[in-house]
Amino acid sequence: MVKNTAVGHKKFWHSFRFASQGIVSAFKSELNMKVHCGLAVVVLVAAVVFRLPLASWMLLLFSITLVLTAELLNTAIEATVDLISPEIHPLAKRAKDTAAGAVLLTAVFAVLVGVYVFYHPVMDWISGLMS
Ligand SMILES: Nc1ncnc2c1ncn2[C@@H]1O[C@H](COP(=O)(O)OP(=O)(O)OP(=O)(O)O)[C@@H](O)[C@H]1O
Repeated sequence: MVKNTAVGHKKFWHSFRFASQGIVSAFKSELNMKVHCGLAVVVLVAAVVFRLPLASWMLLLFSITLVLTAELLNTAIEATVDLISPEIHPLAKRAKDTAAGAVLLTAVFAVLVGVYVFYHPVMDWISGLMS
């Protein structure tokens, strides 16, 4: 394990590398992170296939970023709680459950955005198949 002792622009690039390592480590260790990333790829491919307008792309990218950010913060909180309180404690439970609740909220928002941006294109595609 290395601490960021660099200065100036080197410090910036070291911070960038550590942050990237955090994202990769969360992806490798958290099943939920893999599921969210997989769903994000599916949704973005569907956005290409249905030729969604720019505004819909922005909404999708915003909700994907929101969910992944919440998942990263949830992972950070879980790791911190496990470090500080490996034993069972009501506050440890509250911290983990609250962080998980934040992920759930962002996921519900992402589903609503998905329904909003895909509803008409999918309905048009289905009615095109029927006619
Ligand atoms: N130290 C603890 N004290 C009390 N309750 C805990 C503690 N650790 C975990 N829990 C309870 O168990 C649940 C699951 O915790 P865990 O650490 O396994 O995370 P998780 O839900 O498996 O998260 P993920 O699947 O994202 O890794 C928590 O939401 C909490 O309710």
